[in-house]
Amino acid sequence: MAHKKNGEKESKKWVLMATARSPTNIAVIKYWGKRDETLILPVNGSISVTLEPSHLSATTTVAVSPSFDRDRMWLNGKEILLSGGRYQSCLREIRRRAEDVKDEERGICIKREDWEGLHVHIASFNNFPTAAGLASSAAGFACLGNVTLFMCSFCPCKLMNVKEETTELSSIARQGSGSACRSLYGGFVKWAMGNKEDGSDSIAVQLANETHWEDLVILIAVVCSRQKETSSTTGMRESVETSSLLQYRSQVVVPRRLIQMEEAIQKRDFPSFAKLTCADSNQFHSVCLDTSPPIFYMNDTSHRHVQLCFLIYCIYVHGEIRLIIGLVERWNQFEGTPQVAYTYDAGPNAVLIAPNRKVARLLLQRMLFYFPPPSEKELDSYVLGDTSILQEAGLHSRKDIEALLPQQKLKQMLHPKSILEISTILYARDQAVVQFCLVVMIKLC
Ligand SMILES: Nc1ncnc2c1ncn2[C@@H]1O[C@H](COP(=O)(O)OP(=O)(O)OP(=O)(O)O)[C@@H](O)[C@H]1O
Ligand SMILES: C[C@@](O)(CCOP(=O)(O)OP(=O)(O)O)CC(=O)O
Repeated sequence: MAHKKNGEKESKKWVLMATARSPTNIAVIKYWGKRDETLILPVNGSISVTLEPSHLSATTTVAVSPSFDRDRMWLNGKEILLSGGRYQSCLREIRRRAEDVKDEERGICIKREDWEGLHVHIASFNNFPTAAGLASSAAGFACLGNVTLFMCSFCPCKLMNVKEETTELSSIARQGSGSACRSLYGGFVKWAMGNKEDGSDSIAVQLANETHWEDLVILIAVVCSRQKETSSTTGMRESVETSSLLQYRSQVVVPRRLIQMEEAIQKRDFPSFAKLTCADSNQFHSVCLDTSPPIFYMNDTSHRHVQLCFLIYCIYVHGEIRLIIGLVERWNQFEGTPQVAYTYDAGPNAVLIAPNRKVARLLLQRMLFYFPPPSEKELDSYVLGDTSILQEAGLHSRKDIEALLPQQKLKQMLHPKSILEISTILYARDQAVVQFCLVVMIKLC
């Protein structure tokens, strides 16, 4: 055990702590389905973009002390059970790799073999909605999704002085939550599905670092921050069991898309990147619909709000999801080449990617025109994150938004087929019932 100069009683008093912050990531080629539930091995590879941690990240502190009698964890201030297999796998893997730790100043010396008998207390906070389909569990189980269990493994690693390469760490994180393994790197990351039964080749690798495609701007429309009804883990299990589309997707479609996406990223080819991103998000949600019973992640919000009796709100939220996709699709179609990409994880929140600040300004103007802040909300609590684009777009107050006119080009896009949809949006705008926040992030982590 740890040895302190003042004897056994004193030695019970020490506490060692370490804190780490981890970003979330958003998949542009989605991971959906496991071939091994325990080791968390996917049925296909995936590619993601790691987000700037100041806006979407999990911060985890781990403490270890001989006075702790069991492992405990608090998530966003609330104690949660650590008995789940994933948390246990992570802690076991980390303890297995732990090494001697010496803190001479405080007289602490922990031998390798001592770690088995020591307990940890873990406290983690997400600076964004938990389990709402935003983090790919990556930042929190990622963080979002879970991406978050990765935190549990990362922190203790630091604390236990684990001398592992990042690839090893990514394998530990993966066993917490699949998407979490991609959050160990910035920039663009690929999680290779691997073929080995023990999962040793199912690891994340960085495709391009955070400076490779700096012009990209990511804007997240938070339609709903409530916890979704079907977790990603349950949802993908049901898809594997029942969806034949998933089999086709994982065996035929994704392998091809991974190659095309890697190429698009290397060449900074935004049109190809956008086409692949939108198509893959749409196919992922089609797989969810092809699951029995079907999973409606994009509609989840409406079900919850009906239960909570926010009926009007839910109707418009329900509408928005399709409207955001419609808005982007029409814009892209009108320009003849993709201007903006959209992607949705297992939830209704839209992740929109613009190729540069100029397009991002236009996108923000359009979004705010169609979905202005509700009357009781000020602009600075409606648009969060790096708001410099807001300033560049000349949007300083509610008045500036009210003065926005639909851009000329958008007017021209109003051919008869889309009139109905646009007038629904305008109706929503007039009613001011649409409430959601925009998070603008301009730098990839
Ligand atoms: N900071 C965190 N530390 C540890 N575990 C976390 C953390 N944040 C979230 N989790 C775990 O992840 C679960 C949420 O995962 P889930 O996959 O359902 O949602 P998500 O990650 O927000 O969405 P998605 O994976 O679709 O992006 C939580 O219930 C919790 O168990
Ligand atoms: C839709 C997704 O966000 C699914 C993420 O799933 P999780 O990583 O949360 O699942 P588990 O491995 O069961 O924890 C797509 C993605 O991030 O690739």
